Amino acid sequence: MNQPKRIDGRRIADEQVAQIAQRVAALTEQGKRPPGLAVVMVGDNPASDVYVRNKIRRCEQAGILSREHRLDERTTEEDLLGLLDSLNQDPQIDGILVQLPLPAHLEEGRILKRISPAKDVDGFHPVNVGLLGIGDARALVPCTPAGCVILAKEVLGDLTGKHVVVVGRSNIVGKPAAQLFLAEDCSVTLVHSKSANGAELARQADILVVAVGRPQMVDESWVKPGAVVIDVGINRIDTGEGTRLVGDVDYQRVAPVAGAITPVPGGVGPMTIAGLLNNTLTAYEAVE
Ligand SMILES: NC(=O)C1=CN([C@@H]2O[C@H](COP(=O)(O)OP(=O)(O)OC[C@H]3O[C@@H](n4cnc5c(N)ncnc54)[C@H](OP(=O)(O)O)[C@@H]3O)[C@@H](O)[C@H]2O)C=CC1
Ligand SMILES: Nc1nc(=O)c2c([nH]1)NC[C@@H]1CN(c3ccc(C(=O)N[C@@H](CCC(=O)O)C(=O)O)cc3)C=[N+]21
Repeated sequence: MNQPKRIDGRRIADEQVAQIAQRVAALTEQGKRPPGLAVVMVGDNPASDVYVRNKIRRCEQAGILSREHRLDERTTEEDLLGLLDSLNQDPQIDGILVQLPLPAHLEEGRILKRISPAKDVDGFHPVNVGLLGIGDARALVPCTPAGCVILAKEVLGDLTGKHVVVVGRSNIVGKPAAQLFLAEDCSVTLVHSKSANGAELARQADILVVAVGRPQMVDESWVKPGAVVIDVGINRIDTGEGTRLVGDVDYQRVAPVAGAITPVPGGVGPMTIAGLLNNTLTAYEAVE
């Protein structure tokens, strides 16, 4: 196989956004309204700022209307739920995303449930989680795990029979990643903080997906030679002279062993945003 080691998520995301832009242009040329995405942020979160900035830029590139709702840190649950009700009713808005994590006084479960499943472009509503679990094609699928599958396919093509080890079992990355790889006919192992032998399990992976939120935790002792390594982590670390983004994988140590590996930045992150635009267009197409 003559594949470059570094999987270029930014290039693949660029291609996807260009395709979405063409589809949106075809709609607006027919005089139809553009798809619309609303992002709701409560309080200031520097880590989320980058994401929201990139999302707005990408929406512009794709011709998708984007609206930002920045609410005060002390916003009440009642006010936030009221905003979601009005966005659920808004005919210009096809996708709603509530930026996580939320301040502690807001109950995440109650808030995510209030988003209409048809506009839930994160795929976090229990209805979409359930549809994904039973393999129903109508599910809006979480963007980051969907990006992981696309990147793995970019390297390996068909994934049938591959052993995937997912490190991390969060509702937003690990668990839906496991479901999506299962739907690709992979065998899936989940590793988490209570696993007795995480590195040993990980070394059995053909595809290793890492989403733990611990900077550079995974080193070469977790990786079978030739494995495809997908690093979901986005961690800002202090280098002494400023800060820098690193993944949950130690790229320098793992790259020589891996068959292919995603960088941070420029790997999974851009794919998440492309997935979000894709879900917004899918939600639009279901109503228009
Ligand atoms: N690229 C992108 O677009 C996105 C990136 N991210 C990034 O991905 C990372 C993970 O995010 P998220 O899933 O939300 O994180 P969470 O904190 O919600 O979950 C972390 C998971 O890692 C597990 N874990 C923690 N320590 C270990 C360990 N030593 N060994 C094995 N498993 C461990 C936890 O296990 P347990 O359940 O037992 O506690 C938990 O399941 C973060 O860096 C985040 O910034 C997140 C979303 C999108
Ligand atoms: N409801 C909700 N849905 C999310 O999907 C969600 C969320 N909340 N909260 C925060 C996390 C994190 N996340 C990122 C997405 C893209 C980049 C991204 O674009 N990264 C680029 C640029 C990074 C940079 O330059 O700083 C890259 O990795 O190359 C980063 C992080 C989505 N999340």
